[in-house]
Amino acid sequence: MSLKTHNLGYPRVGARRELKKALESYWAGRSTQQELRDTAAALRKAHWITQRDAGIEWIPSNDFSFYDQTLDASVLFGVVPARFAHSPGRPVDLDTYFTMARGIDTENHATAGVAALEMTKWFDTNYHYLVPEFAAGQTFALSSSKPLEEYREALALGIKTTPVLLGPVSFLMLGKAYGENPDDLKEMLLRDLLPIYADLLGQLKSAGAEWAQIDEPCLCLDLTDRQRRWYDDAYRMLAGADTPKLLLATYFGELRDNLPLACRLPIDGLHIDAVRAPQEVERVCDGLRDDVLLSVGVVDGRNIWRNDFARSLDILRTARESIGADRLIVSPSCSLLHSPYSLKYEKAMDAEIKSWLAFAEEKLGEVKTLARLAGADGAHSELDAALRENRAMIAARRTSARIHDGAAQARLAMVCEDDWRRATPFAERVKAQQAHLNLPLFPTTTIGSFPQTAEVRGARARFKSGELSAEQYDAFLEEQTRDAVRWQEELGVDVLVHGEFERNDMVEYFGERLSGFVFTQNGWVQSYGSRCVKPPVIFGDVSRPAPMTLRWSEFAQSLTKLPMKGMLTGPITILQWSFVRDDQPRSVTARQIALALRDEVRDLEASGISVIQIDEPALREGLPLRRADRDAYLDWAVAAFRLASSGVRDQTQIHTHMCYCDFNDIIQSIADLDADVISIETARSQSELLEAFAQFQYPNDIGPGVWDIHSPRAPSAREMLALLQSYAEVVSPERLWVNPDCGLKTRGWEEVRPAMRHLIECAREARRKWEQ
Ligand SMILES: CN1c2c(nc(N)[nH]c2=O)NC[C@@H]1CNc1ccc(C(=O)N[C@@H](CCC(=O)N[C@@H](CCC(=O)N[C@@H](CCC(=O)O)C(=O)O)C(=O)O)C(=O)O)cc1
Ligand SMILES: N[C@@H](CCS)C(=O)O
Ligand SMILES: [Zn+2]
Repeated sequence: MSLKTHNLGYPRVGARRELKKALESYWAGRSTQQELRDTAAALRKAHWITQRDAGIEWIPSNDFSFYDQTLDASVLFGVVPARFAHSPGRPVDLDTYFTMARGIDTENHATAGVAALEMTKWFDTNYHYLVPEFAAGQTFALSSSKPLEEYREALALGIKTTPVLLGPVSFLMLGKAYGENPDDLKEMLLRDLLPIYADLLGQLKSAGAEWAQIDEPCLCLDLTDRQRRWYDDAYRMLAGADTPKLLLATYFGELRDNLPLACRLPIDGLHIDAVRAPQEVERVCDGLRDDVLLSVGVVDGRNIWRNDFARSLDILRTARESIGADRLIVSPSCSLLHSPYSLKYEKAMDAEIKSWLAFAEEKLGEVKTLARLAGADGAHSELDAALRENRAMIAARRTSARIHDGAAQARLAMVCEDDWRRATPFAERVKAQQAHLNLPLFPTTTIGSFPQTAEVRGARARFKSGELSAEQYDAFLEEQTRDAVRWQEELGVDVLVHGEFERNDMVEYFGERLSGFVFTQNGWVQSYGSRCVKPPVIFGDVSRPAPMTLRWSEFAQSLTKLPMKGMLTGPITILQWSFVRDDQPRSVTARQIALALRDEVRDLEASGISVIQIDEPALREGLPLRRADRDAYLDWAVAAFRLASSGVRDQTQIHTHMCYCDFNDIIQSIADLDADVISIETARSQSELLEAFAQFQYPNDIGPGVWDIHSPRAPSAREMLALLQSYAEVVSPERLWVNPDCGLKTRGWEEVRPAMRHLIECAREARRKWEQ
């Protein structure tokens, strides 16, 4: 007998990124909405069939999204801010949906620009969601029939799915409510929202849905007593309504003090993340009512290593003994959205390493095999063989010579006290840097990348396919870099960048050049909207066989007398945006990466680069979800950055850059990095960051972005100046830099050129004002 099987969500961008291409083509006006919808339907069909053929019983629907599942929830319940000019109660059309996601550019439209919803990190992943905005007089109304349509679409294919909805409490908690006490408003809103959920669930039941999966990942966060009461109230109310059976899904962490709450909710099934919280399975089994099913997520949805069957079977057998096979379901730990599609597309990967990996499709197979293994009552030759093969693979990986690098380990053991800090404090270093760099007040710079145009990506694709020789590709990159340097000089930028034209991605590029990493050909994972990343895989000890960035920084510096910034990705960001090894603490891997970067920093310095930026946009994202775990993480994360950055002379100026997050709660750790300059995203959540600065006097130089590059709307010089002035009220003008809030790779030159002109104008105007 096999245990039951469940999947929480499947990647949706397409194994060949079909959705990305269809979206971008539709946005560019090159294809019709019907063509986009057809692509989406074909993907959903393929995904449902893959899951059915893998033997999954609880197959999700409504896990597809044209952009983001949280935006889908906002649209579903009619949470459309007034600026999108939508009539409440009417269905939200696809173009309004995309405007909420992307905003409207003033310059290209007769109408005024419209700011997109704020985008932020989805828990501790590299996926970004669009933040629901709840207004004071917020009303709710079902404004989309997507969950019903997708349920029926699958049914027409003969597949009975489990519709997935973001749960009401997590939906409210992940959103922004304005006012003195946002939780007061949220509490009121919950009461109004629940009948709409009940209505929708009733419609799904009428359409034939037996189960609905309700995602409540916020159950893995620190909750106040009041928020816990919201859970009790919400699920008591839904239990009284005519709904399908509810399978409540928690993931991304331990339940800890929310465990009794999760167990007492009046639901029909509970999913828990048994990868992040294996030790809680027994307690959950003990705490659940006798009629509640338990979906145990033993297959890691956040990493790519093949499952250790022996370990998972221990967990599943314990659960089986406790609650019985009838109530037990096997599943991945969370949605497979965060996994690449399939290993079958990896034609070039080292065979030994490939044999250690499982992507989404292979993970479905693991779920099924584990369900059969844990459900079996006696010997079964096919299952025994699967178990033996798995045991052999785990042992081979553990002992493989590929993983261990004695030199990298020895180097780490030799790190001494002085390696963790700069030789002199900032107040002294800054004088040496100013004497060397001679920068004006409000120095201008950019964050590193310039537009990765179709031409740039196309040239790289042709180089990879052999159509362009190494010499031709190199000459192409030189030309791009030369043009970018000349343009910055003409514009009047103070600290230049080379443009990062040679990089496919800020993490993958480094992964390709470090030992201990392997990269994929097609391991795409959605990051936001149509944008994807191919996270490298860290399988072993890390070291740097040769300089990684020197060639392009040296070349760019040779073209100008102005300072050229060396551009590196920091150890925590490389760690966080890669699939990491699970056989040693993340802190050790971070230190190994830091040492490789330290060598790169020193090489850059030795070759005459006197400003070096080490990007750490993922520092905040790596923060554990629970407050109790945060200090330990911040200690080793800050130490890794310092190890990478501190081996330089006083006059060498270290920059760092952060984006995509609220930084207020880690501002002390940001200061502890002791970077001479930080450029930071502020444009979308400006007032909160300013508040944090008002409370915490950030000691070193800071470049709070004056241009939100994620919005296609480029601000005028006057708007930028207004922002800069508001920063100057809380940060000393001598400490302020003027820059965009992130790299410009996702923008086009037609946007970058005018916006950068405005930015330079803004800095000049500010200098005139302050120097008077
Ligand atoms: C800054 N951010 C990053 C995050 N994570 C990263 N790993 N990297 C980041 O930069 N997280 C937070 C933020 C926001 N996230 C992103 C994520 C992704 C992008 C982005 O622009 N992605 C590109 C893909 C980038 C890439 O790897 N490009 C490759 C392959 C290009 C390609 O598609 N080639 C085509 C052929 C092209 C042609 O012929 O014209 C193909 O293979 O089919 C490369 O450049 O070589 C994306 O498009 O999704 C931005 C922010
Ligand atoms: N240097 C990178 C940072 C992005 S977070 C860039 O400019 O794209
Ligand atoms: Zn950035």
